[in-house]
Amino acid sequence: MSQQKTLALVAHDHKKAELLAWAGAHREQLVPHRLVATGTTGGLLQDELGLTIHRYKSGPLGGDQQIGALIAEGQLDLLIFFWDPLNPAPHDPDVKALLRLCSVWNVPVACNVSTADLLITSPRFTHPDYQRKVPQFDR
Ligand SMILES: O=C(CO)COP(=O)(O)O
Repeated sequence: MSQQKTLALVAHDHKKAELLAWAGAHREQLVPHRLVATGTTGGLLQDELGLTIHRYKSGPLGGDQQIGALIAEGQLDLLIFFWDPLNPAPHDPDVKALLRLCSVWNVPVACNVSTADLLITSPRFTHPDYQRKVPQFDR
């Protein structure tokens, strides 16, 4: 029996088409999970693919930080974040902070299609015996 996880999907503007294509190709694997997204990305995934998805604020308005808060609360299992390496974002500190929290809390994160493919198709991801190691901090 597989486990339902919480997945966040986020893409910068020049990467949205790539994320939509990826999500469309992996629709079956995504649908059983609880999906969340930043505002504009989530709207596109809803409208174009009919996915049920909880939309936070748009990235530049705090959406990355809201997803970061999910990570800090131990409520996110996977982040798919196609960030744009070729164009500066006004909220670059938020982008960096979100990626940093994935490292702090050992949350799997895919920043490109190849990695996203591997993560979403990994049998470990939903295997009932597999538990991601969650770091324990003394502070
Ligand atoms: O800017 C983003 C992530 O940093 C994404 O935000 P939107 O999905 O609202 O475009």
